[in-house]
Amino acid sequence: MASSSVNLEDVPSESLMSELLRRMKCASKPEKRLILIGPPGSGKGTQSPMIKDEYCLCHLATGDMLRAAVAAKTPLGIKAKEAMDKGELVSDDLVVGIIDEAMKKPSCQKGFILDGFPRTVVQAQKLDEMLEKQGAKIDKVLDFAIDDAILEERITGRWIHPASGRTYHTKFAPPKVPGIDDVTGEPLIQRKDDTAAVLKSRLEAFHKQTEPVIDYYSKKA
Ligand SMILES: Nc1ncnc2c1ncn2[C@@H]1O[C@H](COP(=O)(O)OP(=O)(O)O)[C@@H](O)[C@H]1O
Repeated sequence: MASSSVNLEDVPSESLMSELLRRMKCASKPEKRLILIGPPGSGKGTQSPMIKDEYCLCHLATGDMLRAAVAAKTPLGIKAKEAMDKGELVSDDLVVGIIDEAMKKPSCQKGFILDGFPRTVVQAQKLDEMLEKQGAKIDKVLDFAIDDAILEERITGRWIHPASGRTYHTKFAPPKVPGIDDVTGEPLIQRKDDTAAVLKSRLEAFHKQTEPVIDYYSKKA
């Protein structure tokens, strides 16, 4: 296996040191399980990396996982692609399966940030069942409330560096060189569903299917 054959002498001292410092910082952090809910373009993906680093959590974004599956043409990706292209939700069973699997990763030991999940009340109920089995519970649900009118400009100007998840915007946060990631120099992409037309369906799905999830958690609190 690749991971067991790594020779520590080949790892630069700076990387070793920063990993050690991270582990020491993280050892004293309490467990935390967070859910971010908000429409497309509300800032969930921008805030997640900062919260993740501060609290030593893993960032589980179902949209990112599904896009990776579509790109790799896995059976899951093939099933999910049509709904995603139309801005509709993928079936509950598919996404519950990927979250169940992802939560077992060692990087989720201190807890997780769920970004884009649960997106239906059924998904929220299934999540509760999964957590109950582990004797765990959700600590906080953050509601990224924002007016629909602001979102179109944010979404249609968005550019993404797929490997890191870094996002840019042609007007609000342009990269140093258009179409190029500031850090790696790699090309940026635009998401296929980041068009005004598909955004309309995504917002419709949000209001109809995801807003009830906010009520679900308000009633539980
Ligand atoms: N929890 C989920 N349930 C169903 N479909 C999902 C879920 N998460 C992501 N998807 C699918 O992936 C697409 C992109 O999701 P995401 O990257 O979270 O987008 P957004 O920017 O709209 O919040 C959605 O439009 C939907 O088709």
